Amino acid sequence: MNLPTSATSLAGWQHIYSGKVRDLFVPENGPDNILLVVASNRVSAFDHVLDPAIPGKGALLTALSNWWFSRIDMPNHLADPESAPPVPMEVSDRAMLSRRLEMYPVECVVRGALTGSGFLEYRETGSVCGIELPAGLEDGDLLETPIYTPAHKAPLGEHDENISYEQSVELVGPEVAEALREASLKIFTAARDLAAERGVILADTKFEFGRDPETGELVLADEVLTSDSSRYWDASVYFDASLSRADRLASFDKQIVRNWLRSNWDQQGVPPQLPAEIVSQTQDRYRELFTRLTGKNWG
Ligand SMILES: CCOC(=O)Cn1cc(-c2ncnc(N)c2C#N)cn1
Repeated sequence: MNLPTSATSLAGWQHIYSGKVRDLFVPENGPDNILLVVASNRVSAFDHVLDPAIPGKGALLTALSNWWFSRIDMPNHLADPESAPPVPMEVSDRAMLSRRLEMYPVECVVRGALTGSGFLEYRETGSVCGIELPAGLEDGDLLETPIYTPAHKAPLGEHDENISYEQSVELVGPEVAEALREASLKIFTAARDLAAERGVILADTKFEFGRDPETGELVLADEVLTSDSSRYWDASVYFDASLSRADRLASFDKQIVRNWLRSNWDQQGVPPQLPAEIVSQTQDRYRELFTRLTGKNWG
């Protein structure tokens, strides 16, 4: 996977970490309980960061995260702007000013449908993360009830490792493990129902939580319910029996890119540049997802 080579330098902030599509910064001169999460416009597919970036993607997904944070009834990591140095103008629309937490090393994945790594594990074992599922399920099938399928965060560029609930207990202890599972299932179920009212299927998502060192409380962190941390499907497409399974399970935002790559790249080496038309269509899909979920026009 080709990693981003140039981390953004921001006046007054020190870059400390680059993910595939986001970068972390801390204030150069304190306070040390603040973290700036900056979403880039980079898009990744097939484990590659693609070129060019999608203009506006970072801002749109940051706005979507903030919209969900405002609807989720639990403490979150968003910080009061008064408590931190100013956020540089060049990233302000795609930056999330956060309280620095002691992050739990558990990727809290909830699945309302069986696909991706969950389906692969099910096909091998009949279960996911130790949760037995009915026989005969196909890729993309909706599950009777959502399942909590935690993962252990892998180093950048590698896939996270699905673990059992009991393994999550070993990582964080019984009380926190139960609190993570309960919070994840509760938030997912409410978000899935809200999305369904808008004709969008929330197939699965990944939450990250931390402990606030000042209050000890459990805090929802990272990005929430964006199309980078979740699979969203268009319900009208998903239930269209005339379509192939692959088309029915098309991700709301990245399917145009994935389809183009499938037709224009042998998945060897570095992917080709995306044509301007594919970039433009992808921008439209991000805007459509934002509008479908929030009821607001983007921009
Ligand atoms: C590159 C984007 O970040 C991640 O991949 C996940 N991550 C989150 C943290 C974090 N650490 C302390 N406090 C926080 N509020 C957060 C948050 N969010 C570290 N990595």
